[in-house]
Amino acid sequence: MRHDPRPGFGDRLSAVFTAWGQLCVGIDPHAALLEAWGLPDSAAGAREFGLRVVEASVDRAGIVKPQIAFYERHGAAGYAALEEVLAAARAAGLLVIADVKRGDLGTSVDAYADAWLMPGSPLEADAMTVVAYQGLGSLDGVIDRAERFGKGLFVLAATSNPEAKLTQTARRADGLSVAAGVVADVAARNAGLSTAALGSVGVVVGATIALSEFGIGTEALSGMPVLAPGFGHQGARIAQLPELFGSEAQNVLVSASRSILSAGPAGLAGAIDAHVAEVAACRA
Ligand SMILES: O=C(O)c1cc(=O)[nH]c(=O)n1[C@@H]1O[C@H](COP(=O)(O)O)[C@@H](O)[C@H]1O
Repeated sequence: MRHDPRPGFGDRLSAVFTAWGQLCVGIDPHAALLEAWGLPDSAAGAREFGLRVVEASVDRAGIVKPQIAFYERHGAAGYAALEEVLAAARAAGLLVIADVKRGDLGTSVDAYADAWLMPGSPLEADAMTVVAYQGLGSLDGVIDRAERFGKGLFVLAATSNPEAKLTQTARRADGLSVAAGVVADVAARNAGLSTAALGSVGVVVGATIALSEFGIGTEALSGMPVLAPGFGHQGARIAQLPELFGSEAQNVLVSASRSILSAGPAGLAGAIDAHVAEVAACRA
């Protein structure tokens, strides 16, 4: 029998849902937001921005998702700033999803998992976003590491951007749409790996899309965490959560960045509270 003292990501996520609800606060220090917040468009500005979002999220929400591109655009200094933001968020007990959307093959993609998921890594997070364009099997080493380290993965399935539809609704050789195929492959991997109610490998499904148009029935999402960006700035309303995800709405991370961050540093806490309340209201 397998003995694993490290709680799986699915278990930790379930506990966070119970304690804090399903809101995931994006940390996206866009240049325009930095300016609106009165911060410089620099690594120092992105650091300050990230730390303020972390501070405002503590005791209000349970999950944050830094978008790594907004740190990477500042080069090595941006990465140093990001390390501080990640460490502060994790030290405060927030569940941290590194939005890195990484995908590659073999030992190269394994190295990304070491960077973002390995305990003690300078960039350690609790989960990362990944891309399975090369087939979910290309992520075998990443999935193994996630299980071993007690971490989570979110595999892009049906993304929130309108340009994605042409590719993600295309049919694979087995007849499933590309998006539905990713969901089916993830379900198969979770079944083989996890005994928890909620698996540690999840998917990304945009809240802006109609699942049926992508060939995905809501029941296909059963038992897996679903990271759903697209609420707020991209047009989806939180009140639509039940209609979008049906009985699987309980496993959805309601992800919002600009609709919270545009409140500015003074309005940030209130915006997080309002989003948390809105999610809770439609789950009641
Ligand atoms: O993986 C993601 O988080 C993601 C997937 C997706 O399909 N669409 C999407 O917008 N995102 C990310 O979610 C965030 C959305 O930000 P807002 O539109 O400002 O709420 C950005 O960091 C995006 O990179």
